[in-house]
Amino acid sequence: MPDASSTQWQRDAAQLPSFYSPKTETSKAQQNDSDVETADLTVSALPRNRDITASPTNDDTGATPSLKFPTTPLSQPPPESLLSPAFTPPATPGTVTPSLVEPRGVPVDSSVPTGGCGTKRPRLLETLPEVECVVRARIPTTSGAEMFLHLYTNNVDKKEHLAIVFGPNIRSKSLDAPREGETEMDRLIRGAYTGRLYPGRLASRLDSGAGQSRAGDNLKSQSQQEAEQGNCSATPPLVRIHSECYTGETVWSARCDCGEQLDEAARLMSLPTNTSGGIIIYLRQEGRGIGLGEKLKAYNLQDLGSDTVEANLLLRHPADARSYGLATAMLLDLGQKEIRLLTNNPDKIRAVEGPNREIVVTERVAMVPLSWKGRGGFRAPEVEGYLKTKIEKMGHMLDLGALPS
Ligand SMILES: Nc1nc2c(ncn2[C@@H]2O[C@H](COP(=O)(O)OP(=O)(O)OP(=O)(O)O)[C@@H](O)[C@H]2O)c(=O)[nH]1
Repeated sequence: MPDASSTQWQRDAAQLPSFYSPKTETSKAQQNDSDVETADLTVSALPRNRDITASPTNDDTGATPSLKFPTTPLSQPPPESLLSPAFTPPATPGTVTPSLVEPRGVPVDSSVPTGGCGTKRPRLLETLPEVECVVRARIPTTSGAEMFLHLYTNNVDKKEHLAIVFGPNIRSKSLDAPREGETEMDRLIRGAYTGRLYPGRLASRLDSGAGQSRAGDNLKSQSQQEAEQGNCSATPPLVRIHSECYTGETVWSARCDCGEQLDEAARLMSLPTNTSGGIIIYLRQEGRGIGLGEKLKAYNLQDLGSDTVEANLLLRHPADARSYGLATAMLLDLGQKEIRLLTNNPDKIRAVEGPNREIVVTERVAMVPLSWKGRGGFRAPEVEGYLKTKIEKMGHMLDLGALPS
């Protein structure tokens, strides 16, 4: 018999979509019926001691590897049993893991069923959350690339969601908007300046006072002024919507490829050939929205034999409790209407586009594990089980055939 609060939660939850809910009461969350029906709760042992036999490519560019099927002659397509459920013939745009060497995406169009965005239609709330970029700062990185970290607040949760911005032409409208009573120093300190900071700088805009700029800044001033009028590149920026993963990003976990994906997204966005800039929206929805504590319990269940979906369901959480409305709102604040999205997850494409397609994903760029491409990365039975479950149960658009057997 449910208690009063869970009944209230269920009533609230009925109003909320599986993607794009503004608040996630994950500890009380219950899986929806479809999750239960599709879950196989039998114990499944992870394969051990796998040997990768896929031929490596020498692709240095990252996004679009040539995957080889070790047990299948190259002249023949891989057997159907090796294909992910979302793999369809190449005539359908966006549904194939690209096999070209250059880093490029495949066109997608969520407005048509064959547009490469899967078949699910996430229910989205009618209005987007409100977001405000309260501060940004330049971060020189250990790779030599530079990015601007934007910290956002919002009207639906108390978390500090982030946008990691690569390239000089992407600016936050809410950050640049003047605040009542603020001084130029206030603007400099919260990062609402153009060009670069340097000791002694007093004005937030480069053109706002003679003698304020230094040699070199005037050159930047031109591009910054263009940037203020919008992204001047014709190609949409590369975007990654990344959900927080303490284990994969901070404590070197080999249970998932989250850390590698974050690094690879940053690398692709920093490439000199990427002139359209890049944005990593870093959402604080740890453990696909269930939080770190619950994810650690899920890991123990995984060690007891469940896969990642089963473990969530056994803990009475949805298989995926995330939402993407904040990402949509942050991208709009950053002036984006069209993006190229780095993902294998078709649900993310529709969800980030927003309830009225406020944003359009024009291309999907696959995130293929580096070890599958022979370009480093890491191998572990745990991450292989994690990826296999994503393909088999969550509809991720990766070729299962590339997983070593
Ligand atoms: N509940 C749960 N969450 C996990 C597990 N492993 C990783 N995660 C979380 O999954 C999220 C990462 O998913 P993403 O990298 O966004 O992947 P995705 O949306 O599934 O698909 P891509 O965009 O293709 O990478 C992070 O929040 C991780 O903490 C797990 O075993 N259980």
